[in-house]
Amino acid sequence: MESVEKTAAAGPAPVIVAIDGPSGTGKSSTSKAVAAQLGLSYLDTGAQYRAITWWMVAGGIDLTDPSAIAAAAGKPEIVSGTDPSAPTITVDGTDVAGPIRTPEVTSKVSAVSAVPEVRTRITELQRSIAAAAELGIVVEGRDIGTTVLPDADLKIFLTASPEARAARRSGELKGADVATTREALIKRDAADSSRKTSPLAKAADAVEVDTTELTLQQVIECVVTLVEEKRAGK
Ligand SMILES: Nc1ncnc2c1ncn2[C@@H]1O[C@H](COP(=O)(O)OP(=O)(O)OP(=O)(O)O)[C@@H](O)[C@H]1O
Ligand SMILES: Nc1ccn([C@H]2C[C@H](O)[C@@H](COP(=O)(O)O)O2)c(=O)n1
Repeated sequence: MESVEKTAAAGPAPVIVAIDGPSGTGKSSTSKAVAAQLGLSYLDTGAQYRAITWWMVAGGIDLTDPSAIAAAAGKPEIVSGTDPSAPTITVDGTDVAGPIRTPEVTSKVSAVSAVPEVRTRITELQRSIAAAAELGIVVEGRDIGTTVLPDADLKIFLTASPEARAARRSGELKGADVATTREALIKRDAADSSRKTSPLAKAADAVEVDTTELTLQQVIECVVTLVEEKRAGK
């Protein structure tokens, strides 16, 4: 009896939600909103790969040489803040939230994130952050459901047509040409999907949500419903 009361007082068990998919499908926007609505933590794993890439660019590491990337992979200290209303990312204490979004970092992050030593380091970090989230967490990326958190309670794989994704990104990048943006997205997805270690892939037990014709609000509602159903044991 005592243990039943303790369980009830402790509230629901933490829920782990993995959201994967190609670039521009709405992973970050959806994950942040779902986490905020449900009182969960939020982790942007792409920001971590961008942060280590930024550090290597700033340090002059030769990014055409996988052995140079591997040798440097363990050096920077990357810290992610997991409040969905104000996520943060620092490298060796420096706030890099802005610098990690430059076209230079975006064009180089696939090469850095393909190196196994980088993935091992960042995957360990991601697992420790997820394990520390008391109420649960929404973790978004490319290999969360397949590799990082294969036992996640709920796995979502977001998709959208390249045209829709390019239009969304061009809107964000104020005046960027849609065709050029589309080609850049397709190129990055191809690199992320074809790497040997932990490529971008849909987990066999993931729910696929095609967001092409959905508003962001509709996608958020869809994912919140899926989490609530999972929690209710449906
Ligand atoms: N369903 C939607 N309808 C319209 N716009 C959307 C939708 N989902 C996201 N967006 C917009 O598309 C842009 C890209 O979304 P977001 O950054 O969440 O994608 P992402 O999958 O995390 O991309 P990346 O993997 O490149 O970081 C943002 O401007 C966002 O507001
Ligand atoms: N789990 C992850 C998350 C991201 N990456 C790599 C591949 C992406 O092109 C890059 C940037 O991600 P974004 O900020 O666009 O979501 O990071 C990965 O390999 N694995």
